[in-house]
Amino acid sequence: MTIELKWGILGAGNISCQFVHDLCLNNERKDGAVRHIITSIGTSSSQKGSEFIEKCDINSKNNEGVIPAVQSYEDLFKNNDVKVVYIGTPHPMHKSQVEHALNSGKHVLCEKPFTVNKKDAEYLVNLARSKKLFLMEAVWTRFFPAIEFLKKLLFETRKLGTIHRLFADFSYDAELAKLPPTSRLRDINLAGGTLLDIGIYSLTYGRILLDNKLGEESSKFQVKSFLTLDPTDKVDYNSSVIMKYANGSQGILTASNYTDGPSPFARLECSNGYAELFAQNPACPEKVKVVFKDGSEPIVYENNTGYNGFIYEANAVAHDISAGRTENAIMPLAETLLVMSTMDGVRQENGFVYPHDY
Ligand SMILES: NC(=O)C1=CN([C@@H]2O[C@H](COP(=O)(O)OP(=O)(O)OC[C@H]3O[C@@H](n4cnc5c(N)ncnc54)[C@H](OP(=O)(O)O)[C@@H]3O)[C@@H](O)[C@H]2O)C=CC1
Ligand SMILES: O=C1OC[C@@H](O)[C@H](O)[C@H]1O
Repeated sequence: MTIELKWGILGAGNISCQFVHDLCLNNERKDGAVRHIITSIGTSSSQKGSEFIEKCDINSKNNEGVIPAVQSYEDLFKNNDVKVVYIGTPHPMHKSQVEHALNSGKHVLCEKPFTVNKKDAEYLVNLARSKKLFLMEAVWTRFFPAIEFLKKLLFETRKLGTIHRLFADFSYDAELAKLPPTSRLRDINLAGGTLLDIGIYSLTYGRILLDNKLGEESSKFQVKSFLTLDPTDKVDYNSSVIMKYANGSQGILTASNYTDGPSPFARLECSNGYAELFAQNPACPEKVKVVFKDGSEPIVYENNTGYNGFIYEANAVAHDISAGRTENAIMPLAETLLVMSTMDGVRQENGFVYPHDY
């Protein structure tokens, strides 16, 4: 049976374009059981919306015969042809936009970080639950086939034995001096800095590779951390977090916008060997290499599909909504709250407050 899902895309920017690429490619290839139809682009400027449709190559052939409407945010929320809203705007906008979407009766997939702090995340989780609408933070990394492969090896076949330690780094030289102070990476009013933007992925690896449980069920862990706050921008451009689980395993989870990161970007050390993760962008794990201490043949898992990688979470959302589920089992809301509260804790440990926290 084919599942059809009608999307409204909020914010005609960078990540929205990468997201819609995968929806359109999926339709063009007639891959799998889901057809994603983009019915509306919500944007601050109709010119931007039209340029978005052209630049991101949304056309009637790859969008099930539909050319999306270009609308104001307000009109997108009122549009009966929108069933789920994808929110691809800077972090501090997420709270009011998710709220507005839910109050308009829409399901929501919201980009990471879900909100700036746990307090705001809790508010939205309670709202979605009270309205019985689907809500998920778009932590696409968790849905990649490479992660499914690795988790099976770690937690089902247990071929790597006991997990001892994880190094995971998401760093890239953002050439900050060349960016305007109003850039979302730099501006404290746009919740700039590394922890919320890319450190969240390093923390995500600490959550998915060191623990097989989620949210309220998760294994207990403690955190110690350092953030380096930039003297001019007053946001964090180096973030180092150590996560120690009750069983003794540790995650050394780092992020930086001052410098490029290593390859492999992650190394997981276990009693029977180790796994290394490779990617251009550590948010989308493309390749995993598993090496065993006993000399048996290493396993290399690679998945080159032509998708950016957003299709995995988008399909998961479509299956959930069509089945009437209001949360996703891989990225449930309790896990979002756990990660948000971990990031709150790191910021508190380092005296780093955003204006949105008050
Ligand atoms: N999953 C992933 O790999 C990635 C996720 N992200 C997340 O997506 C979100 C958006 O990032 P990105 O696409 O890079 O951002 P952009 O800077 O490209 O902005 C996206 C859109 O948000 C709106 N917007 C931008 N700046 C402002 C502002 N100052 N005030 C109000 N609205 C604004 C604009 O929408 P309009 O069209 O209405 O003008 C813009 O097109 C972030 O939360 C980020 O964390 C980002 C990159 C990768
Ligand atoms: O989510 C992200 O992943 C890729 C980064 O370049 C970007 O800044 C961030 O938002």
